Formats: sequence, C-alpha cells, structure tokens
Amino acid sequence: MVEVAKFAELWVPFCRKHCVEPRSPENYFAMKTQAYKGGVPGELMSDHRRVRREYEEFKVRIDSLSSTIRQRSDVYNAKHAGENATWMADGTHWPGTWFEPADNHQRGKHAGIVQVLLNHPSCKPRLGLAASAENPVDFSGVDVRLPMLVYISREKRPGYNHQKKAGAMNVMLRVSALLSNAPFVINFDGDHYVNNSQAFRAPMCFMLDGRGRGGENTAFVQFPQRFDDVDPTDRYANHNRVFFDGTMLSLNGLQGPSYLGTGTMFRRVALYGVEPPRWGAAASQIKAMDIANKFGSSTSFVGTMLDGANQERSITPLAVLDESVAGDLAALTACAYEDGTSWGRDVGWVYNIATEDVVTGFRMHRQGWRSVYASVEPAAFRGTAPINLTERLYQILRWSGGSLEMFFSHSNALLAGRRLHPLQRMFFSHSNALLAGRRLHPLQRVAYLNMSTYPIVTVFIFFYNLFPVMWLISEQYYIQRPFGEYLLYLVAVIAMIHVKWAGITLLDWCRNEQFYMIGSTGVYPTAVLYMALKLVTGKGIYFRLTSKQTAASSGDKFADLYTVRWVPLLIPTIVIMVVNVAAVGVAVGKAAAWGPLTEPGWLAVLGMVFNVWILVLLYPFALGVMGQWGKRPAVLFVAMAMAVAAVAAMYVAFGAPYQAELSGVAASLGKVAAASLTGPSG
Ligand SMILES: O=c1ccn([C@@H]2O[C@H](COP(=O)(O)OP(=O)(O)O[C@H]3O[C@H](CO)[C@@H](O)[C@H](O)[C@H]3O)[C@@H](O)[C@H]2O)c(=O)[nH]1
Ligand SMILES: [Mn+2]
Repeated sequence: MVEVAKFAELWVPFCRKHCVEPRSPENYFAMKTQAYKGGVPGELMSDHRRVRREYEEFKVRIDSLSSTIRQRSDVYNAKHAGENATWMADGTHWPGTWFEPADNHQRGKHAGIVQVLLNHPSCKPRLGLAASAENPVDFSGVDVRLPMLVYISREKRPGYNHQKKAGAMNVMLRVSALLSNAPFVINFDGDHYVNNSQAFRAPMCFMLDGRGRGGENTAFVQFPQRFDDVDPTDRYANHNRVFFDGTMLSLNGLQGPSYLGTGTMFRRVALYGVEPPRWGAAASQIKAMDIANKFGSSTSFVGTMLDGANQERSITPLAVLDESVAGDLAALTACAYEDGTSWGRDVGWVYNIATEDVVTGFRMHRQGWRSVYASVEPAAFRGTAPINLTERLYQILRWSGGSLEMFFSHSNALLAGRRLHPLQRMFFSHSNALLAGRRLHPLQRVAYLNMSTYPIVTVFIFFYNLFPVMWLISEQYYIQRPFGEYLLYLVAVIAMIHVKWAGITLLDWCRNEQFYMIGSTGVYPTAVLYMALKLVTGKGIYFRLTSKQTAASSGDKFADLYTVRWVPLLIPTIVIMVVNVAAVGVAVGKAAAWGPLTEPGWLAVLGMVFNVWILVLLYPFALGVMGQWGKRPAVLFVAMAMAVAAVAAMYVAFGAPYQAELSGVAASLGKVAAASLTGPSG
C-alpha cells in the first residue's frame, strides 16, 4: 500500500493532466490507441513514456515485496534477539499475519488494522511543480491532491464467523464513518476496476435530484457488470446481457434494480437501515432507535451517524488521528463489536447467506427506498469473469443457492414486513418476498419472487429433458403439438424488448437461453436439493469463492475455456445429453424402419425436433466438457452423428416396432403439456 500511495503521486496528476481513461494503469497501458482528450497533446509522448517506466518499476517492486519484506525482517530480527516477526518499513511489527505465524499474527487470528496511508486532501486545489531534474513531468498547472487512502483489515479470531464479504463491508462502513463520514459510499469488488471515472457523476445526479423529485428516496445506484477477457462468442454467457440490460433496466420502471454486489453507489444512511425521508427525517429516526442494541456501543460511531444524517452534502473529516481515535477504530474493527447488535440483519450488509447482495438491496426496497440502474458509455467498471465451465457453474450454484436461501430466510419477497406467526418463522422470516409489507411495489415483489425462486422451476425442466427416455423403453411418446403462441411470444420478447429496447444482440439472447438450460439441467436442481437438505438438517451450504482466470502465464488468453475440471455437478447435464442423443437415434431408427413418409415415421421425426432443440441449447456445455477438443467442433458433430447412427441401427436390428402400439401414439399426442423452455437468467 505504501508503494501504491507513492506511485499515485505520479499517476493521479498524470491522469488529470491528460484526461487519462481508464484510470487503472494496467488497463490503460494495455490499450492500443485512444483519442486524446487532454489539453497538452504535445507533452503526452514524453510524459507517457516516463510514467510507463515508473509503472513498470512499480510492478517489479510489488512483485519482489515478499523478498524485500523478508530481508528487512531478517535485519530487524537479528537486532532483536529471539524475535521472529515481520517488520514494516517504519521499524514496527506488522500487526497482521507474519511470515512465521505467531500468536495473534496468523491467518484467522490477528488484531484489526487501520492504516491511513494518505490523509484527507485539503478543500482547495493544490497545484504541482514545474518540470525539473527531480520532477521530470510538468505538473505546474495540475491539481496534485490525492484522495484519502486507508488500509483496513478486521480483527480475526477463531470461533467467530467473519461473514466473508458482508462482514468486511460492514467494518469498512463503520471505519469510514469515523474517517470521512462521506454521505455516499461506492462499492466494487476486488476483481473490478474503474473504467470511466466520469461515470461517478451519474449516481450523484440521481441521488441529489431536487427535493421532491424522488432523488432523496433513492438508496443506491447500480451500474451493470461488464467484463474483460471473456471469449469472443461468450460461450457461457458471462456477459449476462439479458439480465443486466433487460431485467435490471426494466426494474427502473418499478422500484429499481436489485443490488448486484459491485459497481454500486449507496446513500450511507440507507445502509444504516434508516427509512426513506418520506417516513421521517434520518436524524430523528436514528435518535428514536435503540442505539446501543442496534448499532453497537461506540459512541463516536453513533455520533457520526447523526452528523451524517444532518449534513448529507458535506463531509466532516477528522483533523488528527490521535490515540483516542485509534482506540475507537480498534473497537469498531473488533469481532465482538457486532455481538448482540443489528449488524448483518437490519443494519449494513446482510449475513448468513451465500449471496449478500440481492438480500441487502431487498431490505431497502421493502422499506420503500428505490434504486436506479445506470448504464453509461464507456462502462463505469469492468471486471473479470470465470470462463472455465466448472468455475462458471460453481458461480451460478452460489447465486442460485443464495436466492433460495433468501426465499426461505427472513428475506422472502412475499412475506417481508409483516409480524411473523411463529409457524411462518419456522420456514421464512423477514427477507421472504411473500411477506413484504405494503411499501414494496406489487410488481417489484413479483420480481423478487422470481429472483428468489427461479431454481425451483428448473426441477421440472430437468425431468422434462429426461422424458425422451420413453423413446428407449416404450413406443409411446408424448409431446405438445406445435407452439403457435409460444413462437409468437418468443418473437415479441426477443425482437421488441430485448433487441430493440435493451440493445441486446441475438447472440447475447441465444447464449442466455443456452446457459439457462445448462444451469437448469445440473446446477439449479442441485441448489434446490441443497436447500431442501438445509431446511431438513438446518446445516448451511458451503460456497467457495469464484476462482479467476489463470491463463496469463500460459500464453493462450482463453486457456481456461479449454480446461476441464471434472466435478459431480457436470454429471446430470451429461446424462441428459446422452439420453437426448439416444432419443434422436431411436427417432431416426423409427423413421428408417417405417419410412419417413408414413405416419409413425413422420411422428418420430417431429418428436426428434424436441431432442435436437435441447441439444442445441446444451451445445456450449458439450464443447466445454470436450476440453481441448472443443477447439474443433466438427469432432463433436461427427461423434454425435456416429452415436445417432449406432443407436438407429440397433433400433432397426433389435427393437422391431409394433404397428398397433404406434397408432396409439398419434391419438395421445398433444395431451401432455410441455414446459416452457425460456425463463429468467441466473
Ligand atoms: O471472503 C470474501 C469473499 C469475497 N470478497 C469480495 O467479494 C467479491 C466477490 O467475490 P467473487 O469471488 O468475485 O464472486 P463473483 O461471483 O464474481 O461475485 C458476484 O456475486 C457476489 C454475490 O455472490 C457479489 O458479492 C459480487 O459483488 C458479484 O460480483 C470479491 O471480488 C471480493 O472483493 C471478500 O471481500 N471476502
Ligand atoms: Mn467477481
């Protein structure tokens, strides 16, 4: 962090001088060409060269940090007999984990750390120096102030559930209250970067939009998630365009998009669980609350809450970070701080759920807050997405598991906001969409219901996809007669909503359908199973962090796309593919045995359309499990054709059909309803 603060002294003024975007140096220097927007084009070349060299050196220093710190620590430890500590540059012990773990200096067991690396900038611009021997870059006309930079790490103790990201966010919310008390808080993930610094103006416009025009009732502004380094055809729908630009954008017409975990600007008081101003000024609400039981025992923190509520448009920076502040900060980062308080439930990010985001936003919507979806060009943030099939499936397993947990938790979309009957409480409590009070817009409630139950529908899709087994064991097979209305619906939805208004391409839409089917055949039913087990046994789900691309070293940018990691989660979808390929084989066999122009032959061909459609939807999955062979899709088609031919030949040879039974097929056609193949995206 010290290195970062040092490099920022050069980087930030450079960005201001030449209007550099994106302000992530790694991504800026990786770009090929760019239109110049600054005021001194003549100096760009030499400044750029200079800053780039500094950046390369900075990276080298970062890469060698572990050996630098080890060497430094060896020197200090030699001076202090018997010590085996890790030392900071200022000659003090590093409060966190040491190279040689010691008591209170190890993973999962260390004190809280708050290190202010850069303090508050002054309120007035501070101009830099003209070029000289020490300052090769001329910053004489440039404001060189740097924003505050603080490193925060929570106290960790064995036996405490640290609540992962949600726990980290809550500590940051409290610490930042003391350090800046900024009325607006932006949150983005460790694997995302700021791609358009000007985009920050958009949420400010929405939230400060004149009293009475609704701005003050806006709790958060959500940007879409955009990703770098996704394979060009987006095989596993990582871009999720239908979800972002379709679903989330549409919610602007109701109470606004759900909170998606990253790229979000919050109003601080909304995170404290305060209700929108329409139901009373924030300050009086806070005063009326049972402070210690709700927010914890730090009087300094509670003091900042009242300040923050009273003066939304200014900040109250701390003058000096003296001993008393250090004591307050230690208390606020301690594990025990939240014991017996409302943190993780009615205050801050919500705990005990695989996905903290949707449920945290839901709490605000059910209080009557609204949110805004803001999509800007160039994208405000960009991030990294898992392009490996297994990792991507684990990611949607976590999302879908979290959704179900939300439905059966205190965040049920139908039930929230009501006093709960003890029997209701056994299954749901206040995050269930069914239970929400009247401040949740009726259609917003429907949206949350969909977001928290979508995996359940897929259990039916799963069995529906297995129906072709009937081809194999009997001569009977049912399928709904062609889908006039369904086709009409498809055209309306795709052409009008998706492609015309949301700007989603046909490829985006196809990928979305395909990945929904891939999820429906393995991941979503698994999530339902997990949830059922949890309801019965009371034991939660273990979800791992989404691991990121590791391709950088291997030369092939999309190497992860062609790596197969075998996990049981892949099996159900493979079974469904095999069953449907076999069913196509039987259909071809029937058509061959009866002649395609006879009625039974023709019906067999018609039924096959269904199997082929499922296979088309599962095509990206098939490429995924082929690993390196997935680079040559022709192999897949040849293998499938061979499998189909083999099954068909076997059918003709051994499964001689009975005329009488087949005529029954025609009569029963159309009797059984088909499940819809479209649905929400994960
Ligand atoms: O113990 C943890 C785990 C995660 N994180 C942070 O959470 C982010 C999200 O985790 P990631 O592994 O990147 O998961 P994704 O599936 O990419 O995340 C999406 O889904 C999550 C909900 O499951 C949201 O929290 C994220 O914002 C959203 O981008 C990470 O970048 C970290 O910044 C922590 O701080 N501590
Ligand atoms: Mn991520």
